[in-house]
Amino acid sequence: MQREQQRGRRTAGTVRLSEIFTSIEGEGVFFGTKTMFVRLAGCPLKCHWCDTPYAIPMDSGYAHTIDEVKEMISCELQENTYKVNFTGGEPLAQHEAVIELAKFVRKKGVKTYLESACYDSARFAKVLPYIDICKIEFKMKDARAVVDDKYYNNLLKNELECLKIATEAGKMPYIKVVVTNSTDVDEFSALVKEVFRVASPKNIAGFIIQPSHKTDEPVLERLFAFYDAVYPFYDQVRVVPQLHKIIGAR
Ligand SMILES: Nc1nc2[nH]cc(C(=O)O)c2c(=O)[nH]1
Ligand code: SF4
Ligand SMILES: [Mg+2]
Repeated sequence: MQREQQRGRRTAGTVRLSEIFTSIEGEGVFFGTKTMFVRLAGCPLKCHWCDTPYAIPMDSGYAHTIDEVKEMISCELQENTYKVNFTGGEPLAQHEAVIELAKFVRKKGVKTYLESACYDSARFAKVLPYIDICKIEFKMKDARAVVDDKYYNNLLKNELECLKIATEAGKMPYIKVVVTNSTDVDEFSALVKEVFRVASPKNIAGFIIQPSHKTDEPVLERLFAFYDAVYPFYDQVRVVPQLHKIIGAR
């Protein structure tokens, strides 16, 4: 099929893919591991600091059949790959495709990982049984992921529900929050209280504070303020920048 014809199509049994590549995991508690990234195209959110804006439009990337993507994964798979990271865009926007592809990856003996903004807890619950390692991301208001407070409250509700679902399933998720110099410390502290109301520290694998990169970067004093808000609840909190940006990897 011609590339131009594939653009804009999103039909059952197909997946819109932005890119597949292997790199060093640059985020979260598994940073430094050789990882294959399967970037699905399309995201319903619009974080102003998004580092993959090309994957936000729902009609970005190209449509492929699931079998084509399985073949691409097989070709891309390098030895000693620690995990396959389903990212985006937003992988839950195509959750059925992620389930099929995650099953396939597991059959190859490689771990599956979900890099989601957790905007839809019902979809998250459907995908989770096929995911070995998961991260629960919380967006602060200054990310401007959604248009107004009504949508923000709904997003937060879904994120907290995903955290509950993942911990109750014994998945030992870790938490990640991207902060900028404009992130409100009181809002962050209130979020931390909510997080530890839902999850016990013994049921999470980490709490990552990720400083924004090249956009309104937080100064050290601000990072201390975020760190200090988490530490009394969870002393395994870490401030971890994006490693791939530092080493110049994809
Ligand atoms: N190296 C590398 N690590 C990553 N971790 C999460 C990524 C993402 O775009 O979701 C990403 C990415 O794009 N590259
Ligand atoms: S949720 Fe992720 S992919 Fe979507 S806009 Fe935000 S950073 Fe970009
Ligand atoms: Mg990303």
